[in-house]
Amino acid sequence: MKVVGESVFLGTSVNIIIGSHLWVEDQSLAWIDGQVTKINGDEVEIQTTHGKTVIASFRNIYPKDMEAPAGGVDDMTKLSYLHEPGVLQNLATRFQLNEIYTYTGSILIAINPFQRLPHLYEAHMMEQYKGAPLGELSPHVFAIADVAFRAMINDGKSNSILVSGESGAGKTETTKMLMRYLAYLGGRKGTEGRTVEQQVLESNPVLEAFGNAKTVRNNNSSRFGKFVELQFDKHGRISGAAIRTYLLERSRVCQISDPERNYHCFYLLCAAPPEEIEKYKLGNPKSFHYLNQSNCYELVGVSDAHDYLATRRAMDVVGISEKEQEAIFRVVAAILHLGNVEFAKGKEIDSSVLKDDKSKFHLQMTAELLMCDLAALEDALLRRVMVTPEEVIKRSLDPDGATVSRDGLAKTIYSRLFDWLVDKINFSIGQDPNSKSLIGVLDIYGFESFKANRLYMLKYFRINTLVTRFLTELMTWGYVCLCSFEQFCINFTNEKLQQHFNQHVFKMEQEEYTKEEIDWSYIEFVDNQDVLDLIEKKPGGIIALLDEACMFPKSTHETFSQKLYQTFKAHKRFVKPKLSQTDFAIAHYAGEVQYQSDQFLDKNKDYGVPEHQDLLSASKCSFVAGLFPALPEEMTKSSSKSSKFSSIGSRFKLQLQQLMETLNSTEPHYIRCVKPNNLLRPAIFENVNIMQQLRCGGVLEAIRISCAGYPTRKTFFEFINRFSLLAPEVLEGNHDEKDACKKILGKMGLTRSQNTRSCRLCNGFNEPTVTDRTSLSRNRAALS
Ligand SMILES: Nc1ncnc2c1ncn2[C@@H]1O[C@H](COP(=O)(O)OP(=O)(O)OP(=O)(O)O)[C@@H](O)[C@H]1O
Repeated sequence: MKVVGESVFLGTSVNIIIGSHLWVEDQSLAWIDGQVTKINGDEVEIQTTHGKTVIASFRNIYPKDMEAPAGGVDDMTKLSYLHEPGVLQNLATRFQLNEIYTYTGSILIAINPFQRLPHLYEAHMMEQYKGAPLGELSPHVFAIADVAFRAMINDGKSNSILVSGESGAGKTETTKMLMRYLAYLGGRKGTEGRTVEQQVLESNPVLEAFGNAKTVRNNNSSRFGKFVELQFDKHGRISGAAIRTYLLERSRVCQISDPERNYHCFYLLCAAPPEEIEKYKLGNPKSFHYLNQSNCYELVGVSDAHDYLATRRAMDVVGISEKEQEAIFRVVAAILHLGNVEFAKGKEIDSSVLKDDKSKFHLQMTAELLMCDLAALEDALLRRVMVTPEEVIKRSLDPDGATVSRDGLAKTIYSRLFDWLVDKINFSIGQDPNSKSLIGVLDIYGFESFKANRLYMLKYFRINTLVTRFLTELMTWGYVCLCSFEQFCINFTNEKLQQHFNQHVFKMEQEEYTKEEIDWSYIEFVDNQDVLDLIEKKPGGIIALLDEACMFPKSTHETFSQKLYQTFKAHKRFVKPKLSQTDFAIAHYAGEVQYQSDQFLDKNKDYGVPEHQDLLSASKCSFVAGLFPALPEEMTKSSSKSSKFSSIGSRFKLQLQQLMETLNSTEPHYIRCVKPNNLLRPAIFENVNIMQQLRCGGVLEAIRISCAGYPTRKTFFEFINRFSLLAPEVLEGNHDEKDACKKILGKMGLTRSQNTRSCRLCNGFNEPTVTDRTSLSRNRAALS
């Protein structure tokens, strides 16, 4: 056959002839395969298997491996061609066979099946994976947990498992499986009473009731990040545990949009037994403002009444007393009543009063349930204390101001309640001060680029509900992007984790090369330190500038944005969008994200309103008063009676820093969860969507790093099997596989110094050219 063109792939020239099977980029399917029908200069004509004729340049095509196993390969590094279409095709093939787990080296990719696959998680599966070396059995979450556990036992070093992915990708479910397996390995059989592992597992339903909600992307979405630390004693038994949570979405308490729900606990309580409903004067969720902003009240296949009782039982297990449980749900009821308090204009300018008798009733219920003084509660909502250098004055709030005050109080009470639950669970489970090693499991929100909220659009664009519904739909599908402060923090987290991931993957590659005595000095990797500096550098990063803006009373989001534009005009990761005077964009590792700055200042301020603090710390209910402990003396003195500013951004940055320190002291393992479709249904594999997630989850980046070295890994035996036909004579009388491989390469004139090229995934990288190489893993020697 005559060679008429060549495609550069992974630094290797791949000969293209009429009839070659290739992958070519496609807008709707990401990649489609086809056969070359014509070659014209730099371009090829391809007849795709979907019946289309496509013209593509040599640079945009990839060879298709026609000898790939029909069922795919369980580790991407076993692919003959490690490239985007190959990766996608392999995942799709396996997904069709319900093989939802696949390795990329030691990283586990988990595709959400959106259907129960009980056979994967039964007890006998746990038994099988116990002690089995990674790669011996099919890829599985149990295998990753087992590796972490063995590494901890054998090396005495702490390990961590980082589970990431977008909302609905299956992080929480994966985390639960990991915990179950670790509890199986490190649990104590036949112990009386509540064991640590039982308490850790039962903390899930409690945290889910208060920290999870139905969103457009997931019916049971965790609205906080979580790091669970399992401590082990010297016998490898779980001896303590700690749960750390990150950035609960506070705004959801007061603001929800159709078809989402507020936190589950509100609906659970509305479905409680009648005597409790009567006690708290509750009723249909439709009668509460904090719930009726959306038309969604029930979840298909979920009974709130059943879950209420299950949550109470789980609370028993984690050590929350009956009395505490009563107080917790009383506070939840109080928040619902508080949300129904409405305000009307008062007689004086810019003042307000309770709107009607209904509002008076709900205010009274709130005061009763929180066991605080009714008049003081009303005062705290309608007036604000102002401190000037000369005097302390009480200023009335207009109805809008009073509503903001009401919502602020509701959010503060709820987030304090959530923190209390986490602390209580930690206290009940107990820490083991003598533990030398731990396994941490991180379940944290993935990179976000297209989340927004309908109310926001209604408020700012004053558009009708139908248009809003349409825009929401577009956002759900990722076509419209309106990101705010929360997404900024989430993406900052992901940048941090991405850096950790890159460094780890790179380090592992280097270690393997060193072990196999391969020169790796030519491999570099792109670091995202510049984005991190842009966000967190002190002074001068975005968070620092935001804090600065928050502390100047005259700052607005416009002045903040102008400051950003000036400071970062030459920064290559910062973009000023053409069509906006206040938005800004950041070129994240996973793509560019545009942020709307208008709520940044407000959301960054963590107002501790002294009136609210005073009111609730004086509550006759010790539980409520305990949620609002008196501030240290010097804080009250220094701020007198003014609102104390503290920055959410800076606090979050500190929390992240601590998390990274913990992670850096452990041996990490990675699980990347992937959501196969936005319909949340089984058996649908959306190529473009999945490609985007692989990019955001750093899977392509890991492959890129791997491509910078030796991406394709074959044993000597496999290599000989595949290529000995090029030089069959080298096998005659030669029983040394390694030597035979060298000779085959020698005969073909392939040495590593020749032919350095760059590949598409590894833009800008110089590639060593060795088409195939021996497996670096599982102690097989390399062809070097
Ligand atoms: N391994 C699995 N087997 C069966 N169903 C699964 C599996 N993983 C996830 N699911 C389904 O997908 C849903 C969403 O998963 P999960 O809540 O774990 O997502 P998540 O990534 O934690 O999302 P969020 O970030 O919104 O909390 C689950 O409620 C469950 O129905």
